Amino acid sequence: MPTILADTFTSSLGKLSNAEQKQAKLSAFDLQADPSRPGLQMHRVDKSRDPNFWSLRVSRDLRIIVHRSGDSVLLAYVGHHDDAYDWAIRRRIEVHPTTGSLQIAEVREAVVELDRPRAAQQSGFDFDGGTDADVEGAGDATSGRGSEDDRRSAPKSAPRPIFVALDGEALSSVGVPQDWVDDIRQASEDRFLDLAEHLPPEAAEALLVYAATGQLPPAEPASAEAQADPFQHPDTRRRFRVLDGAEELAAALEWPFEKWAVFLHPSQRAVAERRFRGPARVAGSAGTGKTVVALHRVMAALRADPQARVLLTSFSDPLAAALKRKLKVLTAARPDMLERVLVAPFLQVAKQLHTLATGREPTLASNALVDSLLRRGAEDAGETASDNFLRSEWHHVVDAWQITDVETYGTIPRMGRKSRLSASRRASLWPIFERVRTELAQRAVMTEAALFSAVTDAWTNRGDSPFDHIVVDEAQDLGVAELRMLAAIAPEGDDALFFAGDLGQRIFQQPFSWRGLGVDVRGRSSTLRVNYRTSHQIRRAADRLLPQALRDTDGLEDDRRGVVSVFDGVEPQIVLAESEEDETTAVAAFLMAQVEAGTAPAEIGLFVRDNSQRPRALAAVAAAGLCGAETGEADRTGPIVDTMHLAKGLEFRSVVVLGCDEDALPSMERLSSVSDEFELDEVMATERQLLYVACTRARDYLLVTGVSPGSVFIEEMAAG
Ligand SMILES: Nc1ncnc2c1ncn2[C@@H]1O[C@H](COP(=O)(O)OP(=O)(O)OP(=O)(O)O)[C@@H](O)[C@H]1O
Repeated sequence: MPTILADTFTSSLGKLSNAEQKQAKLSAFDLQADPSRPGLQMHRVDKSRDPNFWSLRVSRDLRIIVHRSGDSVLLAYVGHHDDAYDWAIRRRIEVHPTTGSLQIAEVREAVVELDRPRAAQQSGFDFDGGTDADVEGAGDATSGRGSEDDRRSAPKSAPRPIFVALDGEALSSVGVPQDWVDDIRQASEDRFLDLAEHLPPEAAEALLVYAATGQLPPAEPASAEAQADPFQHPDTRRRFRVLDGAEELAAALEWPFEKWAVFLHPSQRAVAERRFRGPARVAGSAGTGKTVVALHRVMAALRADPQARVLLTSFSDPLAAALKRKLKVLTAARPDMLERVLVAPFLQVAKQLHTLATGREPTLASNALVDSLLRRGAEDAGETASDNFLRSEWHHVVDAWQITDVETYGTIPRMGRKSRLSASRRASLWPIFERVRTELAQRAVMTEAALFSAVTDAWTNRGDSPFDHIVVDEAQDLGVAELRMLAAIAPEGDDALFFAGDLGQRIFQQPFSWRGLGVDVRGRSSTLRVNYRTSHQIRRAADRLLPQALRDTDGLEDDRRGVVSVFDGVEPQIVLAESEEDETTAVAAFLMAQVEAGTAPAEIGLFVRDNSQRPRALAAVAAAGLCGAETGEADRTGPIVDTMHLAKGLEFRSVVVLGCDEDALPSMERLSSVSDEFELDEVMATERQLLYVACTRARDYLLVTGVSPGSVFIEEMAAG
């Protein structure tokens, strides 16, 4: 008899204590082994509108809610006695008559009945049943966010129904259950966010898109397979997984918090499983699950070919370490698969391949050495350009493109610049760069770009490739030399190169043409639009920092509109303080309120623009009676305090971005070094993107602070 796992079971399991989880899992395994075993105590949930709900006794107080129909057993929910029954009474599991997907639908009548005592205290029916308790009463006078009670009792502006133009058929086409149609047609925007929590996610997402854009997303026609079998429907597969045996069940329940490992959004699954005949990429704003797709693509490649060797790579050690941790979750049932994947940052890949090709380990030049050679060269040449200019020219042009002579120096376009450096300027600069190259060679050391180039040269036209598939995460921060290397080591054939990235989060590298390097993802690019990490409110505020559409150097447009979050929260808070001391007081008050409301200190991240502001963050942490830690610190119990550049790859329940002063963000040091309009645009874009990256690490709570008048970006965020 097949066992089916619902995502609601996984989420509810994750809310139990470790001991309870163990008991619940044992009962689930027993049930899977033999659902008709006499020892299993099962009772039909009589009060449920769905006759197929049964409760399975786990212990005196714990119950698993099982849905039995046909010859299958579906694990639907687990919880304490009353909670579990309450859950089953409110729901039914059925095939939606229009979409054909299998849904766990909330029964409107039951929701109203069960919520009546609570709703009676308020004016009219409040759709927020409060069962999920996702939004805690963390708002108080000190946090300044306004509590849930405040939100409920605040006078609402004249409610304007937002879905009246949609008839029952249109609502049904996106999966709205029949009994909710009237409520939705009458819902105002405010009320809809509460209401959405009661709808199947595909319906809530489609209506949120409609609320934001005035258009329902086009319904994907179900395949013949999905029409014949609701379990093949993409919307069914995002919440139910048919399990093959005890091992699969054990693996699926091992990490109940990691729901992404088992349940994918249809748009994620489509990209994770698609076959691409050339380089492909997945885009999407922060938190839309690009990394999750990258990881599932690795798994798809490993499954499809038992011999396949895969490279999963990104730009830093911490990112690679995080990818490896997640891949371990996915390979829990098949640890042997992990052995066929190299998970490493670009640089380590290059070092390994260089050693393989030459038999020698490369020695890298330090940044300090390069800087000192540049400075000395400039002094000797009587050059007056700033250190920043020389460093940027070396790093982004001469070294990145591995230019070896002044003629080639003239042919390399400095990306996006309206004007090139004049021939005479290049001629006067070239001896400085040439000297750096010579001195590095004399010392037998290489820059990172030189190492990438050496590997590129070694593998170009070699005819073999160390990997069958290459998957790159955070691809927006690939540099020229790195991309060249990846293209050179990629094999011929399908699914050779896959990139996950967001142009809006580019914070390290300058843009350049991928096509120019032979990596053309046009026609093989998909965009994810469901944000799993960040509440509606935080996402909306962060989105205001970036344009609605971004275009890369090859003209590929990244349309950022129509993104929805899967959960609702509280508005982010923005504080412009009179002084640094006042900022410290405000941040400390926020931290204390968070901890008091139940947020573990380790679930909080504080980010500043640069190290000089770190003491400000540490002062606030200390004033809140906490102890700050750095990214990557093992066994930390306190909040992370770090720079915004190190925020990538992290996520927290609560985030504070502080020190957003007028002269700190954008960075004055960077602004003062710009030499033309392009560089100015580039600095402004990447500084804005940096703030976007930091803010979008937050799941539920976000505080952004600075000393008045504050960063220009704060104004943009606040202008909602
Ligand atoms: N299908 C899913 N089900 C549940 N959670 C998911 C799903 N997909 C992604 N998530 C969760 O959403 C969060 C963001 O996912 P992920 O890191 O893959 O997004 P991203 O697009 O790579 O973000 P960023 O651009 O900020 O790096 C993670 O906590 C992840 O576990």
